[in-house]
Amino acid sequence: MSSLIDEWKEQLLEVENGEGHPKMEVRDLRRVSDAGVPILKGISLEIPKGVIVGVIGPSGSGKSTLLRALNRLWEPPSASVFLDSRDICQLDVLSLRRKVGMLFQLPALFEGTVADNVRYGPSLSGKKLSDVEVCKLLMLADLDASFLQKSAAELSVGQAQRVALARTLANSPEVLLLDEPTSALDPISTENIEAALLKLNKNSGMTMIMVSHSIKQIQRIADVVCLLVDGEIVEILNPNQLSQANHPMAQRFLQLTT
Ligand SMILES: Nc1ncnc2c1ncn2[C@@H]1O[C@H](COP(=O)(O)OP(=O)(O)OP(=O)(O)O)[C@@H](O)[C@H]1O
Repeated sequence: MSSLIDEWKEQLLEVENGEGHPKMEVRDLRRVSDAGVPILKGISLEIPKGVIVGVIGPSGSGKSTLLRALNRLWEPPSASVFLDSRDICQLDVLSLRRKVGMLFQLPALFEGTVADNVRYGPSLSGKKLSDVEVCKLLMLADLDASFLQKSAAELSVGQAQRVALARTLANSPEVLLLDEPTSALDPISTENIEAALLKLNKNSGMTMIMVSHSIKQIQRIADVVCLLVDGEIVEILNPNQLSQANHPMAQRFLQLTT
């Protein structure tokens, strides 16, 4: 049976043979700080539909900057990030962010009820979700109907992160960006979020790109792992064969974090 990384390579081959296109593509993405320090040094990556990509690397290696470029929280140079073969800089930024949703380390919910939060995104385009629709979204994020009218301010961090996930899902994203989404959560909440993400990926083929400092989490979730060191992707690895990394910094990083 072929390994996950072989499957990913097969999907990439289909892309290269013209039988499909990557869901997202990053081409020679560069960023230099105002002080002239390179932050991203020419990142290139093709992400097939339905794949979960894990991004790991030392602190300051550019993981969040890369993620933020994918939905223009940081504005990338034109023709360096593509969604369905379209330069994201040419897309309306709000519709891009509906298609490419993001979940942050700490959930930032609005005042009001859980339902108010989940309804927010669709309300921007004049759509009011029914209670049943909100409940379905809550269930996708592993919350039940009893949360509907709860005040967002009264939730635990783990519950709030699941509401933030439901709120993101309300926009029906095709790609989900996850920036250390469980780093502030206890192990049970982490398990719940991971289970919800895996179910979403399995049932709807949602493409995901997840930054995490937890190698074990990446091994539980990701199909492939990109190792970012000093603004460069130095390795693309099978999550179960991380010890095979060749780059010396990669080996050291992995020794210290596994
Ligand atoms: N807005 C900014 N202006 C200037 N430099 C920035 C900006 N944002 C990030 N940087 C710098 O870019 C580098 C990469 O930062 P980034 O947050 O992407 O790293 P990271 O790998 O996500 O780190 P961590 O694991 O600590 O979250 C760092 O040196 C950071 O100081």
